[in-house]
Amino acid sequence: MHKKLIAIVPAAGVGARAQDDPSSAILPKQYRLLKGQPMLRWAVQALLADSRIDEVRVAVAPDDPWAAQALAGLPRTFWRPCGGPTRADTVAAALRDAGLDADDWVLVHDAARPGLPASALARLIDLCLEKSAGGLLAQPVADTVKRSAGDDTVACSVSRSQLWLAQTPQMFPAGALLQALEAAAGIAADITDEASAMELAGHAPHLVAGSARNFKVTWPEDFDLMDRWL
Ligand SMILES: Nc1ccn([C@@H]2O[C@H](COP(=O)(O)OP(=O)(O)OP(=O)(O)O)[C@@H](O)[C@H]2O)c(=O)n1
Ligand SMILES: C[C@](O)(CO)[C@H](O)COP(=O)(O)O
Repeated sequence: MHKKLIAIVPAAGVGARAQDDPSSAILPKQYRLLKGQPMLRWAVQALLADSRIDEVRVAVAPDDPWAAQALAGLPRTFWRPCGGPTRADTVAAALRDAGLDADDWVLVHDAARPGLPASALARLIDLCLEKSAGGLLAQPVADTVKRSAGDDTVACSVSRSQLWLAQTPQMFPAGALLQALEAAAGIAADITDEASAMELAGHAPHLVAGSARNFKVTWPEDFDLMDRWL
């Protein structure tokens, strides 16, 4: 039987770190324009480039007035006002809303990563389908890593030999992912990506080579850099 492959794009954040002036109310970062179109639209288009993805479900804040226009005309794309207080809450709500079978595949991708190359996306899907196991895009740490003493001094250096920086998409079976997110919420674990929830549930997600272009637009200066990449 055909297992569906659904993409979920959590897009209910406010982008506080991306604001030049955090005290002023401005457009959430996923709706700011890059090369003339909203960042969210770029992120969804990057996913639509792979025809194996059956549909893209975008989870926005309950009172979001921007999604309809930002996503207008995109094929296989739906948006739902099911965003929650944290990214993990948003993803869990979108999963429940999607009504998937437990062994359908779900691929979660940040709205804040509009530079996802088609080749990296294909690598992740290929690996997960081939191994029938979950995984995520990630990059090996390239710099020397320091742990601070809690102030502006170094406590120690940390070996980077097995350290990776997690990106998205992250791809898992829908049932196992929802179970893992709900279990993590039950113990108030600090879950910043899907893989963290799966790890907590005892799984070992596969690391798949990501891309520098797939960086997360987080700080004010990131917009200019992403604009150049796109
Ligand atoms: N309650 C939340 C918080 C975040 N996100 C989404 O999760 C992705 C990655 O989060 P991040 O880059 O941290 O975005 P923000 O939370 O918006 O940024 P900040 O932490 O600077 O406010 C983004 O697509 C963001 O919209 C979400 O759907 N629901
Ligand atoms: C999911 C993620 O993009 C992987 O690097 C990241 O954890 C999101 O974290 P944030 O704290 O919401 O920026």
